[in-house]
Amino acid sequence: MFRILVSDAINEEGLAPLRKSEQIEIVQKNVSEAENELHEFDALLVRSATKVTEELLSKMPNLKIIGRAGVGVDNIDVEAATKRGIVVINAPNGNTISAAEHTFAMMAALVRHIPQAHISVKSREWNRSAFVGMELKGKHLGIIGFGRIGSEVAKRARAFGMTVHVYDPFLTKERAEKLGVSIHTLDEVLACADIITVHTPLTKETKGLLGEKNLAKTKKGVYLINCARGGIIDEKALIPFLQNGHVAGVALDVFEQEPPGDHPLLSFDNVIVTPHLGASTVEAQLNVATQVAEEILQFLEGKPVTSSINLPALSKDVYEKIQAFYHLAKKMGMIASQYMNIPVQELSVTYAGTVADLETTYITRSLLAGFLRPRVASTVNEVNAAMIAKERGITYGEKFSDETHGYANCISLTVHGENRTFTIKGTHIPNYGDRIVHFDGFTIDFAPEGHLLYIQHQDRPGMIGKVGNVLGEHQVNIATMQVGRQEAGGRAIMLLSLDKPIDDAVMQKLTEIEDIDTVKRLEV
Ligand SMILES: NC(=O)C1=CN([C@@H]2O[C@H](COP(=O)(O)OP(=O)(O)OC[C@H]3O[C@@H](n4cnc5c(N)ncnc54)[C@H](O)[C@@H]3O)[C@@H](O)[C@H]2O)C=CC1
Ligand SMILES: O=C(O)CCC(=O)C(=O)O
Repeated sequence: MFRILVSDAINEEGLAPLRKSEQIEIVQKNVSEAENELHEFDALLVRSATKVTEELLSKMPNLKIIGRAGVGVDNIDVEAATKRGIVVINAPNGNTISAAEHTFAMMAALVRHIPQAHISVKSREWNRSAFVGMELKGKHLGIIGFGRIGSEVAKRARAFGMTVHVYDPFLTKERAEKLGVSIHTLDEVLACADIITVHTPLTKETKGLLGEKNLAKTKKGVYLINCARGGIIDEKALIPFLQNGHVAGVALDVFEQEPPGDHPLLSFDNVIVTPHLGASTVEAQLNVATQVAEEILQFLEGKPVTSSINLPALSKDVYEKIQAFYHLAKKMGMIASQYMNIPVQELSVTYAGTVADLETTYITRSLLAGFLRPRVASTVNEVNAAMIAKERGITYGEKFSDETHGYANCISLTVHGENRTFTIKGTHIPNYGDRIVHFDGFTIDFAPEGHLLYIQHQDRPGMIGKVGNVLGEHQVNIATMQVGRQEAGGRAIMLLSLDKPIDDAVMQKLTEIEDIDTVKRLEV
């Protein structure tokens, strides 16, 4: 008999798959009401209200699976759950349509001033001339982030007669063509769009993406929408653009702080807002509850789950054999993804030496998860990496070879982009650690750890000193440095590991050094 604690308001119809099983008892109580029986539960089913903290997990020693009836798992300490071997699952597609429809509702409300007109009529006014709007037909819609929700918004925009312009650095030409949209640079989208809507995850790259500099590149009279995550549009930077009329109006479903309290943006008549309602429909809530209930049932019956967002349940024995390569492969994937920050169609992994005899499927999935991690909104791991790669049109394959380059084992990854191919090779040396031994045509030897800095330059005397000076002037300590070159006086590279990440100003200074061609930050 399995006991499931349902601690938030989950759609009752969605629980049907679990109720049908005679092996399952459902208890509907919040965590404090269930305080004395927490240790008995095998599964926990939540929405966003229950905070699944390390402390709560420590009181649930029998817990095997946590189901989030929704997409975002911000309320779950996934790392703590993973450490405890608890599988965390969610419902990645269940609210896509609702979020896309909400975005569209916000767009229509924004350009036709519906919330403002509603308040006016309710105040017993009849002021038709104050609310003259704009048609959507014939307008240019800029979509930043073209994943599940962005692509659904595009379909609806086309039905309204809008022209859609997409910016998504990870979108391949093939997928864009399939979805009937054209890919543009961010600057092109900013310059041509009458309305801009953002649908990216909140990452280091997208935080403040629409900040002062990029807002200044938008058309005068532009409308902006954020139904993704607070902070993608910089709230503070937006204020002067609303004050001087450059931005005609803004629709926000999400905020940097939720609830936003007495935020200055709320005083603008042309800023319309909803309290994070993107997924709040009967259908989305039924979808996400059903999806998660079915997955929990599968899991408790000992079958594999398809939407787990943390580690797969590997046997201890297999895990012990593969874990060193599992971590090396993940780091190689992360480095390759950041280095090749362009659309990619194919990853090809080759195993040689001792690693070739192990369960390479798990290692490849780990590499794939590392590769996708800098590119997708939801948490990606070995369980869901293959599914996400397929969704993004990225294929991957494994090969085996005898070529170990003199090491006991060697993993080689070749990434095929639109006009470019990149190869990285790594090895794991017991009692020494992971080493990258080949990088984009160069033989090299560095540990894939922490804040890495890649510099490609011409092989000239004094280059190391010049780089060292810039970093020193900015109080950045170099932990290790490796250099490689193809021939004296030719193309050369440096790979440095730094004690702290460097900011854009330091990157700019490094780029300005004569004979330096490329500078890239690589975080592992
Ligand atoms: N308001 C609400 O209630 C809801 C909000 N969301 C949020 O909506 C957002 C999008 O969700 P999905 O479409 O499901 O995610 P997704 O992972 O399917 O799509 C995200 C897209 O953003 C792109 N991207 C990543 N970094 C980028 C960058 N620097 N510049 C431009 N594009 C970039 C990715 O390539 C990907 O195509 C997420 O932030 C999610 O949390 C999701 C559901 C409901
Ligand atoms: O569950 C909700 O209502 C929030 C949905 C959301 O923002 C997400 O899934 O990322």
